[in-house]
Amino acid sequence: TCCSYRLRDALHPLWQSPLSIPGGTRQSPIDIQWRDSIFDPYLRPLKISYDPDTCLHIWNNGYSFLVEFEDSMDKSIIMGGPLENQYRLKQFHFHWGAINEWGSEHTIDSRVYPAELHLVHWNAVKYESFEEAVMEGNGLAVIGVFLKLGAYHEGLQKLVDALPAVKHKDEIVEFDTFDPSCLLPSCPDYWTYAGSLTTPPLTESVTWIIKKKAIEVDENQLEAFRMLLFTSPGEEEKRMVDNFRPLQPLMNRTVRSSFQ
Ligand SMILES: NS(=O)(=O)c1ccc(C(=O)NCc2c(F)c(F)c(F)c(F)c2F)cc1
Ligand SMILES: [Zn+2]
Repeated sequence: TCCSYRLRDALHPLWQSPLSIPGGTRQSPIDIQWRDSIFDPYLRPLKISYDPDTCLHIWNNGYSFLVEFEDSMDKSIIMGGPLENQYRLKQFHFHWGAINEWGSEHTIDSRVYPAELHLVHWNAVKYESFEEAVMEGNGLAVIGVFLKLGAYHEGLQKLVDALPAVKHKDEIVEFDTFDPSCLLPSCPDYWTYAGSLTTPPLTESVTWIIKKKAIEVDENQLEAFRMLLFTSPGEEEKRMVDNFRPLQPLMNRTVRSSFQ
């Protein structure tokens, strides 16, 4: 029931979120029940074109580590799929667990993955800035990609090698060219639903696009995420792990699939 989720949400150690979330009818993450998702033949293929030269820096913001992109022009964009407009890439980041048994935010038929990548885009056709778009129902589009334990991931390694430089909260390091499309699975299949940011302010502004296929990364690469810290230099060290929000109720929402 709604009060239990609010209580569960408010009690979760990581998110000092307010007891009641404004609106609270389209919160994320959710468990995606494959059999309840509806194939929508009108969903178009997702068109993704990222310019590696728009990559700016990688930084530890005390919740996750994020790679930020130059978003003053339409250089790294996505369109199509469930989207009415073109959205600009702002940043990508990850959520992961202390061990491989958990870590993702979304789940598929209750299956949890060790980590989840979020590529965050904003509707630059309708809004002037990311800050403005964050407050609007159609303001953001986030692509979610599950990470599973398996083969070494060549493309991810460049990120992993930069992590020691951003071990502590607020550390930042310049990151030259990086093309995040190397982190996407080749399979075009996805689910999509209307949701929210999974960290405060939890605004209900996200069109979620969750890729059906996971990418494989190896144990050493996952362990590299876990050596990051939530804490600033000089503070008592707290390992950056379990930075995922608990599952939220589906309420009156349908999850659509781009595949049969
Ligand atoms: N896990 S996720 O759902 O993909 C997610 C994506 C982006 C953000 C974010 O940008 N937060 C900082 C942030 C805000 F939360 C704002 F409300 C705002 F206006 C910002 F400019 C801003 F950077 C938080 C969660
Ligand atoms: Zn996220």
